[in-house]
Amino acid sequence: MKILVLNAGSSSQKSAFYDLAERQSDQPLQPLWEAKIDWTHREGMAEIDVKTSRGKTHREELSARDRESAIAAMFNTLTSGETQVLEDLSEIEAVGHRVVHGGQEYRESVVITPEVKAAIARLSTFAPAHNPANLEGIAAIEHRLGTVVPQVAVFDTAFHAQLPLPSAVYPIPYKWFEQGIRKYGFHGISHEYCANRAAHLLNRALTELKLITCHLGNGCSLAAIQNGRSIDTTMGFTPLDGLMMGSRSGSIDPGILIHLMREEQYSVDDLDHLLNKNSGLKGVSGLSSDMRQIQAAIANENSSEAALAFEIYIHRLQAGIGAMMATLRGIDTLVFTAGVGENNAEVRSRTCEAFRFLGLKIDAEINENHPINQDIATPDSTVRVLVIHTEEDWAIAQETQRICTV
Ligand SMILES: Nc1ncnc2c1ncn2[C@@H]1O[C@H](COP(=O)(O)OP(=O)(O)O)[C@@H](O)[C@H]1O
Ligand SMILES: CC(=O)OP(=O)(O)O
Ligand SMILES: [Mg+2]
Repeated sequence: MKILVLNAGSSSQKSAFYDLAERQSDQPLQPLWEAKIDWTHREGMAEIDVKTSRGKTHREELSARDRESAIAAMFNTLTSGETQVLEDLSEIEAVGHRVVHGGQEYRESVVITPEVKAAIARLSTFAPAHNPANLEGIAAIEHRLGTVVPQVAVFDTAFHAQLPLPSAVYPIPYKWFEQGIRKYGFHGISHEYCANRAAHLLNRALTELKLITCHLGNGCSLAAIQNGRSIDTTMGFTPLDGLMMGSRSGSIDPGILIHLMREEQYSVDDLDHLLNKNSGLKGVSGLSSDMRQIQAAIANENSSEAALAFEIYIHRLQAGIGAMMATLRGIDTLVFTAGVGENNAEVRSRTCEAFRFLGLKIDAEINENHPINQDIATPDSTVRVLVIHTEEDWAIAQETQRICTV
């Protein structure tokens, strides 16, 4: 089955094209074509980066702020130029979308219908940086391929749908929970993929592992996984809760919001913007939401603001992992994944330092040099520590095929 995957983020649009008929082993299939549109690169511009499994690449910059025209340009690279892998877009048999918020209604992947689109739109208020982008991606496909090609929504909330009540219910009036104000959790596609991959790499049954997965990208979250299920996670009602992130605050005392609204006349939109876009690494450092830039500012400019931002990030990550260990009553395996988790040896080693007292030890050389899809713990470590390349797109492609063939 030929499947296109769209993974829309707040500031980027990743896409991948797979021919699932080509799969020959139990390893994740590599996409024949993959593309990323990045809007953060230069003000008012979209940068499109394309690569194929045959080593062809293409880069172009467009003065396109809107997703629709950038997606159109990206699609052109599927059917023309050096990166062409299809004669015509009509060869695509199904499209899978990562949809960030599925709310209470959607606990499993579904074929997208007008009703599903209406629900994604309704839930946009809970994930304003993500759900509208998903809808634009769905519309762009309909525009080109019509409604004959099935589109499937794979929800980032689904993996956490069975959180035990003490984790899912906030200590606020209970009727709010009945109105849907509860912990949903996000990055579920990645947490679930990494849990399965960890079991595979360790040659253990997933059901016998107590896992903590650390998804550290622009958005960051932890999941505590037992019996293959998420039993706790750090993101909540929205993707703003929990760990410190690139530009999101993570958990802060809600009293701060009350104070700012009452004493400083902050509006709802001011707070939304400040907490989602201007907090986290960016807010503390005053420099950037990108961990590479934070570390460059520490190394090259001796920036004390960047150094503090880094220390808060580590402190909160260590504390979050400690909390997940308590929920799990232990830990067998710690997993690092996503942009920072996969690429940043210092974040991994600093995080692990806190758990030396448990006998968790990592091998400095493997951590620095060969971490991807490896166990970076020393042989005598009491906890396995894996770095896993998350393959959200591959997971979405498999799920899309499953839904389209049932
Ligand atoms: N090759 C790399 N080396 C170091 N850090 C990286 C690398 N690639 C990405 N990152 C870091 O990962 C973060 C972005 O993660 P990513 O998973 O790509 O985010 P998202 O999918 O949420 O957009 C940034 O802070 C960036 O600094
Ligand atoms: C849910 C979420 O935070 O996603 P991302 O990390 O892609 O922004
Ligand atoms: Mg991501």
